[in-house]
Amino acid sequence: MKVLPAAEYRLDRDQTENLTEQREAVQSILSEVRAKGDAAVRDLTKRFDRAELDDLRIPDEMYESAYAQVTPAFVEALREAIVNIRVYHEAQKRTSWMLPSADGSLLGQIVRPLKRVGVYVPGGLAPLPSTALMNVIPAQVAGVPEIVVTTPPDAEGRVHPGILVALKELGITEAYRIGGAQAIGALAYGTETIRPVDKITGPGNVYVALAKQAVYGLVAIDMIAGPSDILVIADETADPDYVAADLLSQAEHDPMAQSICVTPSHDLAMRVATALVEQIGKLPRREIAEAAIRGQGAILVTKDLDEAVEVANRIAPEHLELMVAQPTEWLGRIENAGAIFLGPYSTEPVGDYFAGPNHTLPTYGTARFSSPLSLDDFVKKSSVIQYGKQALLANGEKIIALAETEGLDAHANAVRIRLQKEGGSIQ
Ligand SMILES: NC(=O)c1ccc[n+]([C@@H]2O[C@H](COP(=O)([O-])OP(=O)(O)OC[C@H]3O[C@@H](n4cnc5c(N)ncnc54)[C@H](O)[C@@H]3O)[C@@H](O)[C@H]2O)c1
Ligand SMILES: N[C@H](CO)Cc1c[nH]c[nH+]1
Ligand SMILES: [Zn+2]
Repeated sequence: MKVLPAAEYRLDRDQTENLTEQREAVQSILSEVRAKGDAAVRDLTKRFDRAELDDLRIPDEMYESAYAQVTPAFVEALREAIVNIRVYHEAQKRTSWMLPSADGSLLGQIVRPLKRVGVYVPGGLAPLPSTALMNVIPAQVAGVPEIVVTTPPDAEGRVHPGILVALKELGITEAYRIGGAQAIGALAYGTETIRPVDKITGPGNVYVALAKQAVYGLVAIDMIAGPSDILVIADETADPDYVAADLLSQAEHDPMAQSICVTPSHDLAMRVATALVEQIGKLPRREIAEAAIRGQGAILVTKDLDEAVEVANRIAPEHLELMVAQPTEWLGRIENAGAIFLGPYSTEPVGDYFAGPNHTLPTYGTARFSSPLSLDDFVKKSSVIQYGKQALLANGEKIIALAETEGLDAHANAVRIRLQKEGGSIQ
């Protein structure tokens, strides 16, 4: 892993990545799904997942056999994680509100759940039951009445048992074994089997991401979550084995994942580099992690912790770990990060799986302006305005002045006609 002074580091993630080929492939997949519905989804699933499906819906017997294929420890941990994630998201609940005024007007906001949401659970590089939890639970807490899940099948049409158990534990009753851009098309346009949704959430590979981007407008989407990334700020008190392990936890996700350590201690930098070499060799997903570390990994040496924080804010990581002597003292200085992990025991996977906060986070530096997936993604708001006669008579002329300046006479007239009819008769 390269060790270099922070001043020499250039953020070299290609923001203008040329995806013309994939974009064209996605457009053609979406057009097929739109035109031919289920038949197209079946053909595309055969082409990309090598699965021949009669029924797009996950058959009931598949759930029944799934429990026998996972460990009791998995089921127990999953149930506890579900509780933790639910409790955390309950705290994000918003309520409708009304603001009465002395002049009798009433202003407010009504918060309502979305009606039908589609959740994409990735299944290509790694099946991710935890991602099902992180998307379904906030939708449930928000009160979304219809939650439909899609996830890709293997060549035999099977879905990973961990995902099936997660769906069963979450009480999901509508789930389809389809993935990629064809799943996004089916959710957005609808097919004979799948009714269209209002919003699609969940991460996925480049085909999924581009398809979500393409259908945005017809339906809402959560975000375009790219490959995972992590940045660890460490001082001389940090354990290099812990830092290396945490950098690798995200590197194993994707060859395009980004793992960066920033430290004012040159000695720690060298020890992290050594620990990383030791640990990476033992990983089953070594090839993916090595590609990520070679491509995007770096250990940056700064003059002090202040500069380390500056670098972190510039990179705006998805996950930021503060492995320093006094992590809470630095917390207020972190401006851009999807999730912040404090101290040596808050290792990133605590957040990925169990603690409660959502693991669907802004990647690729978008933490500068985006937030983690939350209850807000599953509700919509309507403003409420009730003006009585008194309020309109008191403010009508001001509204007319504003409308006339915009040259919108019909707007002005809608107010004026009431002032003329009602003027002087305030009760
Ligand atoms: N940021 C986050 O919160 C977060 C969380 C979990 C996962 N992720 C990311 O999600 C991604 C998951 O990707 P994945 O590939 O493992 O699973 P995936 O389910 O997104 O993609 C698999 C599907 O892609 C389609 N596909 C594959 N090759 C294709 C081709 N050549 N043309 C058209 N379609 C094709 C297939 O239909 C297949 O079903 C990873 O990059 C991972 O890092 C991000
Ligand atoms: N770290 C990923 C989000 O960037 C989420 C995840 C799922 N499973 C393990 N990790
Ligand atoms: Zn992860």
